[in-house]
Amino acid sequence: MERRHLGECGSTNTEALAHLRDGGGPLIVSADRQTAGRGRLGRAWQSDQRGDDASLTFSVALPLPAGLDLSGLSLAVGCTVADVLDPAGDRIRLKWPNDLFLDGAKLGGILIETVPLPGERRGVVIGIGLNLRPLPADADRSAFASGHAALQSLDANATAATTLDRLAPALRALLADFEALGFGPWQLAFSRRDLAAGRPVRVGEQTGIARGVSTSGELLLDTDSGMSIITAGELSLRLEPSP
Ligand SMILES: O=C(O)CCCC[C@@H]1SC[C@@H]2NC(=O)N[C@@H]21
Repeated sequence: MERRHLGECGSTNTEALAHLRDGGGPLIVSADRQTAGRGRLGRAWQSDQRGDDASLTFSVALPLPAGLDLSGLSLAVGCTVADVLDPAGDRIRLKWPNDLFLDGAKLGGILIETVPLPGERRGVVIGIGLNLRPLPADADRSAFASGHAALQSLDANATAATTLDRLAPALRALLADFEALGFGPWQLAFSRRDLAAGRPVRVGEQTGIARGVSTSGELLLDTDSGMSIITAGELSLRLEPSP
């Protein structure tokens, strides 16, 4: 897959979407710095600006068949990233639908965006942001609502380049498998790293016990009024009323 590295850009997802709109093929675009990185639900993605190797930000761009069901793709991507970075499987957990946690704090996130393409194709962009370097002890952590974990706590030698080199082939293989098989084969893998499983959680107005995900990657929430199947939303592991 073609790779492009930028010193600075607004968002690697924006670059990848523009590439697909312009008729481009599969591409991985990474950047040292993003000036307008974005996360899910319209939030900004704050990556560490202390220079190279403080964080890794990149996007995978791929034209796919328009009819392909993308349900569960962010979970399958999370499983793949976690398996590459933590093959022993005991440190990185996944919080439905798109967060990576290391030792209980947020290590990174995944943002999937799509763009209609001519013919029977749809452009799919998978954006991934990972913290590499731990924050200094006196850093202001208020911007990190889910805490801040860094990959170098797991692998002291992790750099942006080496981490991307490890992830790129695994993500390429995942996308080929996902195109052929959908999310089903990752349901078990997700359950092994599911941060919320068996815990009381809130999603929007609903509270209950998280019971894993369906074969399409929907969250199964055991509520007082029965099992609720949730396709999208923000999962909170705390039960205080939402702000
Ligand atoms: O946690 C989230 O809400 C998802 C964060 C995704 C951040 C990555 S960084 C690379 C790519 N470019 C962006 O603007 N966002 C994604």
